[in-house]
Amino acid sequence: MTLETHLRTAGRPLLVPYVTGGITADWTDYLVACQEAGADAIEVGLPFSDPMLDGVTIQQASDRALARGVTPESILDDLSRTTLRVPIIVMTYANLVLRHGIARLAAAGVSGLIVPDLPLDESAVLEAEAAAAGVDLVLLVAPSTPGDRLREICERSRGFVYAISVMGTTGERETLAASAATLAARVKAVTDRPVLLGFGISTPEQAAEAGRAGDGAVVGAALMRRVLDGATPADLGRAVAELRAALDLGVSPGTPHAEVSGHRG
Ligand SMILES: O=P(O)(O)OC[C@@H](O)[C@@H](O)c1c[nH]c2ccccc12
Repeated sequence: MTLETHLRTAGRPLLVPYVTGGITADWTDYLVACQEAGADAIEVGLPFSDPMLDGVTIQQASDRALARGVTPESILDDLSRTTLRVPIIVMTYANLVLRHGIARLAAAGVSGLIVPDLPLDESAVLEAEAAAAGVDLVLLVAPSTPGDRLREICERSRGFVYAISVMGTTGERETLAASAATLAARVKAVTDRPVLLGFGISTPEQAAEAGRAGDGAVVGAALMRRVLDGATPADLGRAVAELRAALDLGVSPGTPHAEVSGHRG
């Protein structure tokens, strides 16, 4: 099943936790924990020394993995040895994917790919390679993306459309930016592909909001901060389960009932 089919048939708001590949020796246990806690897919970051779109937390997670001596190869080997039901989406900067090639990802069982620094005008070759390898190449839109370009990205994206909720870098934020709902609505107006909001979604409340505005949330920094602070796979699973519960309810489990009315079922 392709990533897109998997997400389209999930029948619930989508939750995609992000895990930095190789962050600990037993890092694939975090993937299993995310799956068991209700993830619909998992984004795995290949650590990169110059991650221009990443805030401090994801950068620290990358540095931790690189300090352990991991490489894209070692991470893909680990993935090949791990059996998961949920699709794996690899996030990597253009430089690395150009060097290692998409066929290697497919061989490791990867079903989606995000290359955030790939300019749309240069992505046609990679889109063709990904399609040939059976990997969904997920394209990104941001609040600054003009309308005609947004429409083109939605047409060319596979798997889902990654909507960057706020201009800037990855990382936890106090509230979900107003730009998130506006962007999700712009995307939903031009495509029926799933739209996932990412960047700055840290709490169950914010995840529920992302599920109401779009089709779900990608959550990275809030989870990697816990891992950097020593969270075990079971601890991470509990955090993911809270996000899952909030998305399913359309609100945070702690929200008083009066605020529930009007939420999308
Ligand atoms: O960390 P946040 O703010 O929860 O956002 C998700 C994000 O970490 C993950 O999708 C991601 C990590 N690195 C990226 C680089 C570009 C785009 C997306 C990403």
